Amino acid sequence: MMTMDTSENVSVHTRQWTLQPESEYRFELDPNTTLAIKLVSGHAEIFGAELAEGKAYIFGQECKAAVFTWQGCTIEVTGHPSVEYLSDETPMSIYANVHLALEQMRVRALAAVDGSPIPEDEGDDAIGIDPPRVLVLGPENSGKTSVCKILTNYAVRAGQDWVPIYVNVDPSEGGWAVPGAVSAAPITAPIQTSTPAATLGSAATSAPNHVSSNALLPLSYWYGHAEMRRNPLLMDRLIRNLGENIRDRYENDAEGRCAGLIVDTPSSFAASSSSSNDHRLTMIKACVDAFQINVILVVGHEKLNVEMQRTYGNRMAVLKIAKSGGVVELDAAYRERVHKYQLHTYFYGHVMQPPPGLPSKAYVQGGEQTPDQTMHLSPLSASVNFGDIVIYRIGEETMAPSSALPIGAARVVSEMQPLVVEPAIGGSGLYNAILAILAPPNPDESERYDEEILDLPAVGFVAITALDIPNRRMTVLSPSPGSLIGRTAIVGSFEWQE
Ligand SMILES: Nc1ncnc2c1ncn2[C@@H]1O[C@H](COP(=O)(O)OP(=O)(O)OP(=O)(O)O)[C@@H](O)[C@H]1O
Repeated sequence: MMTMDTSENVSVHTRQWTLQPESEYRFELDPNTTLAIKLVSGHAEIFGAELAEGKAYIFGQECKAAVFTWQGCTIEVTGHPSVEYLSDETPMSIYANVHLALEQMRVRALAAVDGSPIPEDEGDDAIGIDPPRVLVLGPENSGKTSVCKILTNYAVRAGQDWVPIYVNVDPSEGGWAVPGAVSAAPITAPIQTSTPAATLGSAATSAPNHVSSNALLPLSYWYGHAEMRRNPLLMDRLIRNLGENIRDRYENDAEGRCAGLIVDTPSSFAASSSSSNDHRLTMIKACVDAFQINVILVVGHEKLNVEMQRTYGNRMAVLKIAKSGGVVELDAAYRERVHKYQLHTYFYGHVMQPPPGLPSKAYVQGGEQTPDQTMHLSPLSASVNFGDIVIYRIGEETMAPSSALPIGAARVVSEMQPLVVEPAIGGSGLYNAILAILAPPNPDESERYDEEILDLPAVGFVAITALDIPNRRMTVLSPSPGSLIGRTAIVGSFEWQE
């Protein structure tokens, strides 16, 4: 371990760690600090994505992660994490075995499509010729997202050109969009880890083209809230929409289909408080149906495992896998801050400065070589008329006072009903609101239907930063220049904070 002074008199805290085979270096960062990690020798990976030797990878925004090695390695770490330690107790060999079983399913599925001989089934169970479509369930902080990343990255690295689909139905996570969205994306390159503001890597929707060479093209629907219980019916519908889109995509791509898919879920699918019980089983069923799930992985939760065995064990593989001791308990305040980082990154991009003492060039952020300010986005603030965008809220009335109703009449709003929000009415809830801008509705009027809005994917997100009621205008912050006039938007419960 060494601490040294550079010519600029900045304290540089750099030290080397030697990792034994099958062990990992775990770290946690405080706000406003960054950490750089360089692989000096050997092989290492972060949630399944390999590190290139000699490159400094940078981490920030309270990132918590681990560098794992199968064969042993030496890494050089610069910066001051709040927590750092080595551990040789990891569930990685279990995860690798799961990967091998999934890989076998892919290979058999492809052989069946190509009409070549189907390899022998090495396991005990007859696994058929279906590609793996995996649902990952587990309680809060069990490491579901990390497991999904590891399994996806191993598939991408398998050397078979698999392009698995990663599905994120955890709206508090945000995936490649903003928190409140549920999405799916084909994964062509390993998902890098550098900040919780982009747990699943950066998306093409907000980054300019020149930095998004390996960016993903996710399909997103806007749920608009962090919590599943806010509107389970809407969630159910969006899950089914995602599933339908994926089935359409695969219709003419029998080989592509063989890579399978991995579904990351919110912890509320596993929570067993009695009030949420019905909903969560309905949500699990919605996923099983929508994504034609044939493998369920339960991360570290015996009761849920037994429940899933009972419900689905006769139709598919249900497997309990160990939780990693490295998974960090994230509290509500941390999750709140991460939502803020995610929204901010969506609009402004994010450049992480390397820790003091490292040159600001020559580091890698999120898998992209980002020498200068290329991850900085310049969002636009535009003033639009109230009438230019039609804004809906799903299944919640906020505006018209009940006194406007006939005496004795109760307002009945179905959970799924899109209601127009009138910005000119006080209490519209639009000030500082995040809106999802939807894809255009069907151009063929005869194909339209009342709830079509629920089935339109989100093409981008904007924030309303000012409302001028007397002049009927609002200021809208948007990461990309396209015109908003005539667009349809949905507002949820996420707020923009500078
Ligand atoms: N082995 C590890 N070492 C260090 N940090 C880890 C490790 N595994 C996971 N983490 C971190 O712990 C946190 C929680 O993990 P993760 O997001 O995978 O859990 P989750 O079950 O998906 O969470 P949620 O409760 O949000 O659904 C994340 O910040 C993740 O990066």
